[in-house]
Amino acid sequence: MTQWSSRSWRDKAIQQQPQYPDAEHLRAVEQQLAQFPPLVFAEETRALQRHLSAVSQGQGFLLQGGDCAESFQDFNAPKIRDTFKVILQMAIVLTFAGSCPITKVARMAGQYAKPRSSDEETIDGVSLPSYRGDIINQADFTAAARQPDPQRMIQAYHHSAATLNLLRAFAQGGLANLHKVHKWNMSFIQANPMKERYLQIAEEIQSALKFMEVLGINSETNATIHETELFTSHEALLLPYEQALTRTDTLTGLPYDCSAHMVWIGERTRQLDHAHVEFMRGIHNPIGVKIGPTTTEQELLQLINALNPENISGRLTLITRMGADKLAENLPKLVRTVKREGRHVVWSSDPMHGNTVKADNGLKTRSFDNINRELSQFFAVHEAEGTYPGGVHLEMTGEDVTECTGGAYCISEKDLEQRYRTQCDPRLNADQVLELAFLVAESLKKARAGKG
Ligand SMILES: O=C[C@H](O)[C@H](O)COP(=O)(O)O
Ligand SMILES: C=C(OP(=O)(O)O)C(=O)O
Ligand SMILES: [Mn+2]
Repeated sequence: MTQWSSRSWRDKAIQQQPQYPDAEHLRAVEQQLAQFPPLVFAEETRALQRHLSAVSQGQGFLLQGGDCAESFQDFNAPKIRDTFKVILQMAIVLTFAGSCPITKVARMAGQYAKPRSSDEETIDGVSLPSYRGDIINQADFTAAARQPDPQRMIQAYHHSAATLNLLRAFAQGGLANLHKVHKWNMSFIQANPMKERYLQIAEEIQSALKFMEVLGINSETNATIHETELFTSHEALLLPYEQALTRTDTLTGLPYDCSAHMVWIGERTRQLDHAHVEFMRGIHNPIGVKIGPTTTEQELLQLINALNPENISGRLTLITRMGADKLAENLPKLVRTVKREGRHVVWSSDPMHGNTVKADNGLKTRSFDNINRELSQFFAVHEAEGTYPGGVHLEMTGEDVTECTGGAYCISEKDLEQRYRTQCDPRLNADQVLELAFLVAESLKKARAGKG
């Protein structure tokens, strides 16, 4: 294998990159970014890796979620706060059900680059380059907006820094106080056939909090009640940006991609001998890789060997995204192979990307039932194979959007147009994702029965 450097990916074939019209401008931006302070500290990413190591051994659960694509325009405190809050609410439900720590990783503060199925979009006979995320171009359907502009990397850096700053403030400054988070958004319950079950769990959590209060464990005496730990993540797609934020850690002398705590490789860019695998193999962050329905056992083992040759526990999360109709058939052989070879991984389920369909009105959507079905099958496969279902990876928002169909309020395809705001893929709204958290909690409880 050739020597790794933060720029060795440049000698490989690469997918899903923009064609910047001005190479000089690109170089100037890369140089500028390389001088900027890192967004995260390497020691934080090592803390996340320790949590993920525990998860891979069945001692925790990973909750990863956020927008499909963050947006420069839709950049404000309430939006960040609402997604933060709903992630926390889900984490409480899962902690309680699983009696285990939940590692929270947001798709926030850097989730700006999008791989696309097609390089071009055609509307009424006019073809323009596809929108590839705000770090690359703009979503508006005009030639000027779709032109990739390297300057947007600088904007993405500043937006990420400000988002991360607010997330850190929320996590440590009191918004994460368990007693406050517990003021539930329970509106989804009213219309739900499982209302009684949900209310029972909510009440149990309430009494556990009261019990702790009586013992003197409250937010003044105990930091874990007052504060939380939230990590950030995004797809490491735009490699000039990721390279520029890759720094040598002064404590260990090792390279870390300091654009986020965790980064992952998408389904479309995980070719073994291509640039993204090359870049990711050399950074020391915990990393993820998306695993689609056509992945073979051999392909998966080669990826694991390339990305985690030393079999470090917590280093690699395999995020399966196969589709509700394909997972039961395609996942078992992969799980068996990884188990047989004794490779340490976190198995996480992304039930979103294999279940995208086009509604009659042309909008991309996903049904709550298919999302839930893929998740149930994910848990069932791991139960059958004697392996551990370690996490979920969701596209979600704290906002009241209408992008995915179904859920307690039975959002129909007709309803989608009411509040369809996503920059790219359809997200679960706050009600839908909390409802899903309760369903995942039931499966997690079963999977963890007997574990300490
Ligand atoms: O978020 C993931 C991808 O960018 C997205 O699913 C691609 O969507 P497309 O098929 O509309 O290009
Ligand atoms: C692009 C994404 O997913 P995938 O690579 O699995 O299609 C994503 O997570 O937004
Ligand atoms: Mn997506």
